[in-house]
Amino acid sequence: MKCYPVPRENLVLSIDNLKDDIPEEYLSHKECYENVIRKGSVLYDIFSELSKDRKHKAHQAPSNAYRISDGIMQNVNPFLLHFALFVPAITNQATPEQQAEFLKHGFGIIGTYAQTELGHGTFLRGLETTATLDLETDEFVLNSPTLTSYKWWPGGLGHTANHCVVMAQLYVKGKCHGPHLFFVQIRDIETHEPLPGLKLGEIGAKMGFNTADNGFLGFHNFRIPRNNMLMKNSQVLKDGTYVESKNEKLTYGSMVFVRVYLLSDMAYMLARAATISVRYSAVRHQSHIKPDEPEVQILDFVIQQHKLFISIATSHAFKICGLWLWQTYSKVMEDIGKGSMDRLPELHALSCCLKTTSTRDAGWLIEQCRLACGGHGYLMSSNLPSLYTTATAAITYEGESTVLLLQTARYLIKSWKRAMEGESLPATVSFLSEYFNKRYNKWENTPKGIVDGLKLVVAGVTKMCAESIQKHVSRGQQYEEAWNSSSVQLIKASEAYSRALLCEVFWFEVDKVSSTLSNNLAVVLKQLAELYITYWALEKRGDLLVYTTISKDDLDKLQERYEELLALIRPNAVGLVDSFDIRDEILCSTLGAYDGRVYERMMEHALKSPLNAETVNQSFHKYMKPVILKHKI
Ligand SMILES: CCCCCCCCCC/C=C\CCCC(=O)SCCNC(=O)CCNC(=O)[C@H](O)C(C)(C)COP(=O)(O)OP(=O)(O)OC[C@H]1O[C@@H](n2cnc3c(N)ncnc32)[C@H](O)[C@@H]1OP(=O)(O)O
Ligand SMILES: Cc1cc2nc3c(=O)[nH]c(=O)nc-3n(C[C@H](O)[C@H](O)[C@H](O)COP(=O)(O)OP(=O)(O)OC[C@H]3O[C@@H](n4cnc5c(N)ncnc54)[C@H](O)[C@@H]3O)c2cc1C
Repeated sequence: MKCYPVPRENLVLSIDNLKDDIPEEYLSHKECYENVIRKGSVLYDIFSELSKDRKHKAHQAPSNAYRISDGIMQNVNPFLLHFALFVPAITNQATPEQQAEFLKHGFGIIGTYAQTELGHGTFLRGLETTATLDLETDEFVLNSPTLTSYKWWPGGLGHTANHCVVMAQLYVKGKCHGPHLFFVQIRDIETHEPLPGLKLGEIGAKMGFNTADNGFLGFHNFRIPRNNMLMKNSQVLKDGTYVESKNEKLTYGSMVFVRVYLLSDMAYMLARAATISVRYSAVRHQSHIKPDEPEVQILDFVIQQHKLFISIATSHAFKICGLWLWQTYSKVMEDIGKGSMDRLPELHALSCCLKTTSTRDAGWLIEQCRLACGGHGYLMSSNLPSLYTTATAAITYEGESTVLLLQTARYLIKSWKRAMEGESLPATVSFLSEYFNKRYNKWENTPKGIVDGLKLVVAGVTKMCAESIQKHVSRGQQYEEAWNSSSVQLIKASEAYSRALLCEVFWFEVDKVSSTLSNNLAVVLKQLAELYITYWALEKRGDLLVYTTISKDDLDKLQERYEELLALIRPNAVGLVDSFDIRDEILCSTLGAYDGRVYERMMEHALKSPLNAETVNQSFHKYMKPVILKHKI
């Protein structure tokens, strides 16, 4: 058995079998998949060794091993769901005995997480796949009663995975107990053929993520042992007794894990886009600033700095907030292990809004980085289009953004009501009590003043939502209808909450560690944090004018400070993206390579196009020539 020491980038990147002779964009849909399986199998082997070394635990802080594959695959790794959801679901939701049983083959099995169906992705209580207990045979019988009940979207499900964790409605003695998770083998380990009673396949080409092998799965009287229900939180005993969970939402726990992870993931996606676009903007000379001087680096245009420096700052914001959220997640998981669920609603609310904001921001900021590179940003060889389609998928998967923001809004409204009743609130929402009791300060043009102002916006909008719901109820609507009628404002409250959290955590975490850093590093990090906070104060000036005592003069001074910060960061911009330390082989970009040989790399890449293998393509003689000659005057 090959034995890999803990992979270093050099080791992994030196493996010939991981290099592409032909750029992926020139392969067919099928060749693309086969190519990533080739590379993914090498990495799977390495990561399997790595995971054994690290005694893989469910709650593993974001690791860099995953980043290496991110670069080498260039597209999505079809084995990703095995590590991202399949193994964490088992270690998070199965008993220790079940974990030993289900994972006894170690990395000899490849899994995915099959929850979404053709007809339902968001509303999990509406999932149609059924798991019905057969008392006589001590088995569950899985069925897909309708076309819309087919599992649809799970990554790796089409042709890669041989096992999955399936979410299905649990039926015992005719009673439905809601969605539960089940460990299911779907393919023969040796032959990889689908097991009898299953219909399996891939769902077809997508906007991106085209190597993720997202698939469909239908069950027809498919039997699994009763013990294959993940029974850490709820159980079905041999006699059919159902033992319910202390909190039915623990079944949704695997999604919280990935939502928390995604903040760090988006930090990394943005770091790549910022590296590419800032380095390119330092190489690209275009137009003049002073008419009598040579063409300038486009990075000297202040508007170019405005487009790009927010991405550098945001990547750091997501990295720092991602670690803060990870610590919160780990603490809550520890509490749950000790039987306390108190902070689960707070963790759910935080993970929902921060996952949404980080994925949405990564999307539009990567697009802004692409547009800032002009036409060359539109080339696949820049890698910006792929970064965009990969990042924006996350706005939808792992919880569609609107739906998750409404979950956070639910928590804000509940917290507001508790504040009105004089209850003490968790630190992450205690500002609601301050606001309710009119304990807040006049506007200050400082980072702390801005953070306090953004919190006032959250409190003001939340109060407005609560009053809107109350108004609709008093006019005769049911609460749920009144909620729906107020949902535009509820989304605004969650968005504002998420922004205030990001600004607060970023600023205070940087402030907290700055004394431990070299003066230069502390200065630059604080400039990035202040740039981030000031950028969003200016973006949200309307809300600040409504809910705080900020003046027009304050806003003018903030605009001036923002432009000062752009000028201060400009000399360090290239150094800042270099400090993301993303190697060319992982950056995969003709525009962002460390040596700055943009034009030579663009030409080298263009010549790899199969169309350039000959000077005249056969279609000329086959199709064009007859038409041209026919119409030649
Ligand atoms: C090596 C590691 C690598 C890691 C790599 C990271 C990157 C990975 C990339 C992977 C790529 C793709 C993977 C994509 C995978 C998927 O997409 S899996 C499918 C994702 N699907 C969803 O997220 C579904 C979203 N829908 C839901 O979660 C629920 O339907 C919803 C919460 C919207 C509603 O659930 P209901 O049961 O209807 O609940 P409500 O009636 O609304 O009540 C809400 C109350 O329940 C509490 N709640 C809800 N969810 C949770 C939760 N997850 N945890 C805890 N509590 C929860 C909520 O607080 C409310 O409580 P209250 O009643 O107010 O007290
Ligand atoms: C690239 C990719 C990979 C994926 N991988 C997996 C995977 O590995 N495993 C898996 O199980 N799933 C996976 N999914 C599926 C994903 O989790 C779902 O697409 C997602 O949960 C959204 O559900 P949906 O597609 O049914 O959209 P819907 O929920 O139907 O949303 C459609 C629209 O309806 C709105 N809407 C829905 N409910 C409400 C509401 N209550 N209030 C207001 N508006 C509402 C939404 O905001 C949205 O605008 C993946 C999806 C993608 C794109």
